[in-house]
Amino acid sequence: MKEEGLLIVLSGPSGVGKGTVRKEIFSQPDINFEYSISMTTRLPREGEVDGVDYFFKTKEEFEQLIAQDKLLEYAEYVGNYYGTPVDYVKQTLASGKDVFLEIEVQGAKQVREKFPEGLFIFLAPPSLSELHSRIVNRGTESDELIRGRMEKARKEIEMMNLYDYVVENDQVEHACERIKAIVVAEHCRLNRVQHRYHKMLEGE
Ligand SMILES: Nc1ncnc2c1ncn2[C@@H]1O[C@H](COP(=O)(O)OP(=O)(O)OP(=O)(O)O)[C@@H](O)[C@H]1O
Ligand SMILES: Nc1nc2c(ncn2[C@@H]2O[C@H](COP(=O)(O)O)[C@@H](O)[C@H]2O)c(=O)[nH]1
Repeated sequence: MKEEGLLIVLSGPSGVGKGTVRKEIFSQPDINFEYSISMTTRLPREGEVDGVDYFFKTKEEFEQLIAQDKLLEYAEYVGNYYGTPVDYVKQTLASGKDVFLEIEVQGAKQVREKFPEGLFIFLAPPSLSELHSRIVNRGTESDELIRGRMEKARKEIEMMNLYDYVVENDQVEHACERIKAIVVAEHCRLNRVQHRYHKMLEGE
């Protein structure tokens, strides 16, 4: 029997460094999980490429995807829709590969309901003032959007206890190493459980 891949969900407030940490993880040669590219109605930022950073959609296209049940989860986040393509995730997991989602907190909550066996990691900032500096210094949002994202961040941080692990993003390299170690440990745990069940079934 082919084992399903592991669904890894990295979430946390805007500006904490999810994208930076994810890109660093995927730039490493020993990584063998697949990144699920999200759909969004947000306009591309400078340098962002359709089909690489996101699949950029109109509001009408996105609402059609919702109506057709094509999204594993979706959320309206500070004025735009974001969502995860369900077929890609299910097919990739079924092929035995791990899938990595980098999504905001409402979406992670929906995934938890559908995939309780997934691995949920909350990326936390060293402090709220550091989080604010990171969003401001990124220079991609207006003052109004930054205020909206910071307000959301306070509520999102309160939800960190719903996750399996909290990883502080003090330094990108340290956060990446911690996340990789958590994934390895989770695989070891799953292998032990699966091994026990296989033995049990063989004995039947
Ligand atoms: N450990 C870190 N130390 C200092 N700066 C960091 C760190 N991690 C990320 N940053 C910087 O913080 C800013 C926000 O990072 P990033 O865009 O990756 O956050 P994000 O959580 O993906 O945000 P969003 O949810 O809005 O997409 C970037 O300018 C990035 O370079
Ligand atoms: N619920 C989902 N959230 C997602 C998805 N893809 C990205 N995101 C999160 O949205 C915010 C804003 O992203 P930005 O690119 O505009 O800065 C951020 O927290 C992303 O992690 C998704 O498919 N579903």
